[in-house]
Amino acid sequence: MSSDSFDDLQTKNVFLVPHAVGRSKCIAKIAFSAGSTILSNSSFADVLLPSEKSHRCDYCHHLSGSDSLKRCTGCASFYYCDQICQSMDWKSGHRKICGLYNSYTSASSFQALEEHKKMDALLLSSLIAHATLVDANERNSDENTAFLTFQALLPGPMAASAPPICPKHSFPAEVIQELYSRFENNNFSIHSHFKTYAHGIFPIASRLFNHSCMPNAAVKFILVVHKPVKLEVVALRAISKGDEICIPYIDPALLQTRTTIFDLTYGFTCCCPSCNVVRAIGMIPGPPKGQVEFQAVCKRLREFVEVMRLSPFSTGDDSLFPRDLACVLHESFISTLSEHFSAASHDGQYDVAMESSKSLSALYQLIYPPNYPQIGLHILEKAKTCWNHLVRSTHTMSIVTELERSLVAAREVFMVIGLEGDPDNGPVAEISILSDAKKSL
Ligand SMILES: C[S@@+](CC[C@H](N)C(=O)[O-])C[C@H]1O[C@@H](n2cnc3c(N)ncnc32)[C@H](O)[C@@H]1O
Repeated sequence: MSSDSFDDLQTKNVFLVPHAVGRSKCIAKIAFSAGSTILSNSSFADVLLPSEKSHRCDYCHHLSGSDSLKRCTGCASFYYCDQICQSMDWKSGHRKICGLYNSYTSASSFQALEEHKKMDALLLSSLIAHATLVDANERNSDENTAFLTFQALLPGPMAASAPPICPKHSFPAEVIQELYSRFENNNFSIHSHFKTYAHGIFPIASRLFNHSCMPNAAVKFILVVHKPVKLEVVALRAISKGDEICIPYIDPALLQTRTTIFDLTYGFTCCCPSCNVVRAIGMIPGPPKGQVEFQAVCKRLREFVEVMRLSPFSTGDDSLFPRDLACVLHESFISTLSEHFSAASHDGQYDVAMESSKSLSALYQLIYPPNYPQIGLHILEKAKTCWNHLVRSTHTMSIVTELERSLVAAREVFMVIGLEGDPDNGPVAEISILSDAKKSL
């Protein structure tokens, strides 16, 4: 079986066809409604960020107090929910790492690496440990297909040399280098409630999905005790049979820096409608320095978005984007608006916070696809601002109405994305808590 064959990667949902420059692209075989799961793929290898170590199980990523996790008695550096997770991790690769881990991580060759390279080194170690244990005789096993698929992924544009790795193995140095050359443009940041906590390898998802800055799908992660973390690709909106399915590799709001990231990290030029508009606009001016001028631009932005039928960034028609609004695409415009909103919300300046929130929502509507998580996260922040104002100072019907509206709108976005990440404390849980609390008003 060749892992590079399109047929092997066909599922009942999708198939691959050639892409002009990116080898292949993923096409919907059936129609998907918003919120449906297109692909579900278990992690082949993953590694927790150093800040998460001892807080999460190294096998299933369950978040737990360090007191309740059990340390591996061999290396004392890996933590597990219980014996089930420990035994699963042992079989899937830890036994190749355990005895060598502490001398490996304390060696000067590892210590001298930059932080991101340390993560790469640990992930590469985990990949090799797991691959070593994949039974080569089981040619048709899912694990073997996953490993062969990873080996056959497109290499990234930079040829950085592979970092030192932990497990003893029989792979030739060229193979290790080949595997490492797939890291930058294929690996995933694993997140819970949209905050990265680990890095991982999900070969089938990597092989299938290209990037778009106006994606029709997005990636989320499912955590189940005693199971490896699962990546799911979810439709953000209705997708018709025959449509290309794309996910965002990076936050589409990086309107200025994304071209360089695609070029250096992924080795392609993005030709999505959003990038075509940004290219047509050319030089993006900085936002006005004066408060009055900044507010005037915000007002213009809100007026434009209110009457806009479809975002020019989703149609690619740059003639519909007023050039006097070009400065809203400057990355410092979003950060300034977010800071205005957070500061006003924190200081209890309700009206000011709501003004900034309206402008931020308008900007998100312009640059993000519908149901993009950042849209929901902001609406939830707005709901919290309403709630804080109601309990701390003024209680008016208009604020209660705004709170209700925001909770409904935030819930709509997160219903599409569905449950993800840690079972507790996420946006969905926060929406429920606020909805319940609202009843006591
Ligand atoms: C995760 S892989 C995606 C699968 C890839 N198309 C393949 O055939 O293996 C990432 C690589 O795909 C290519 N790619 C992804 N999105 C692209 C796009 N929008 N345009 C051109 N190439 C793209 C780039 O070479 C990138 O480094």
